[in-house]
Amino acid sequence: MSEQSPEQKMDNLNQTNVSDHSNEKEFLDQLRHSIDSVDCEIQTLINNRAKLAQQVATVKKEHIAKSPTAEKTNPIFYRPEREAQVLKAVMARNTGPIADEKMARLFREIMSVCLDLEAPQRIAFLGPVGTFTHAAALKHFGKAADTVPMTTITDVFREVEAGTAMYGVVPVENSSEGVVNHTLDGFLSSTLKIIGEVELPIHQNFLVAEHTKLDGLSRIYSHQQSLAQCRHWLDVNYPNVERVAVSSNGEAARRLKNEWHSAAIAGDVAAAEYDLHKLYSNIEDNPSNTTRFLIIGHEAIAPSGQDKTSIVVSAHDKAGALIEILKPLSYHGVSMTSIETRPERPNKWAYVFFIDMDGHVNDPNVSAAINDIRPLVKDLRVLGSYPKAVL
Ligand SMILES: C=C(O[C@@H]1C=C(C(=O)O)C=C[C@H]1O)C(=O)O
Repeated sequence: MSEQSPEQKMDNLNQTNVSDHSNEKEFLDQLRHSIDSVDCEIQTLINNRAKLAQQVATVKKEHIAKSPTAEKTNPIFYRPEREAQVLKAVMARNTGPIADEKMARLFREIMSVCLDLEAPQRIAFLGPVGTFTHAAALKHFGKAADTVPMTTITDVFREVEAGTAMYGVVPVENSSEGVVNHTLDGFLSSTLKIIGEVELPIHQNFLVAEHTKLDGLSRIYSHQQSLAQCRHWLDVNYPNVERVAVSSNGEAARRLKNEWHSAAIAGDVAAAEYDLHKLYSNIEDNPSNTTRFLIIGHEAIAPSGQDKTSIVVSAHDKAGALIEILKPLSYHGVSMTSIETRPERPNKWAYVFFIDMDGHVNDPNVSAAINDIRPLVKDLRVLGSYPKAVL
């Protein structure tokens, strides 16, 4: 008899009904045997994929070696536009029963280990460990990346500028709290580019440690913003327990180690990092609360097919300046997705605008709009074109 294909084997099993088997254990054994053989195939295929990624790495290294000496730099292994395309293709061809996004997350991790084989990636993020920025870094780069906590947003910029970290992850806006000024200001004193974005739904957990005495709770730690996001839930469930604001959710989780009478509010990464128990999940008052993070780096990113471009412009101090800046976008049919204003320091009463638009700077309409804005402003810098968040 000829060897059956994996699809035929699956069909046979799916057609078998539990009730056909007088012996349930026998059927379970058979299913587990089939799972084992599928696992073998998956493992071989993942290793085949990893070998291909290693070959890609060799080509990248050879390309640099062949280029004229003046252009010799370290090869760039991480390709965000390609990763975005891979993840979108996974979701587009997915037929289930695994949900599109869950399948893409599995591939996210496979790509993360493939990239790590090509070259380990050191990623600086606004720490400490267990914060939502840490979760964003892992969501974007996968768990094989070497994520390194930094104390401030400025430190993340510095670490990437110095080349100690290849990329950085910083929060830029929260759907209920607004923009993170430190991050926008970071771009005014840095030449780093935006090379990607991550969106993270903010889900808060009520965390306790194994040694916590639940009937003796006297303190709930969290970052001030997280306490605010769970205010209603806390008023209903723990109206008489003191709420203590600390520097981050990660720090809140860390404190439970030595205290039996305290609980913390933090996300999943903090729970896992400090081995805490989620007594209640999703306790945030607004379940659609989302934070957006930016990935910063040195390189310009090629188009992925679904991109965003961010620019910063320094406007002339005159009436109607902003209207003039926005006209070329509408003229060239470029859709603006956000605009933020920041003071242009050290000049008093002068402002810069951070503008995000749909499209890549290589798209003719985007580049035409930017070229038309240039003569209207004191200064214009393209912060980067990068793939829109996929997951
Ligand atoms: C394999 C490559 O290198 C990296 C790994 C990728 C992958 O595992 O699919 C994709 C893009 C790069 O971040 C590549 O450039 O294609």
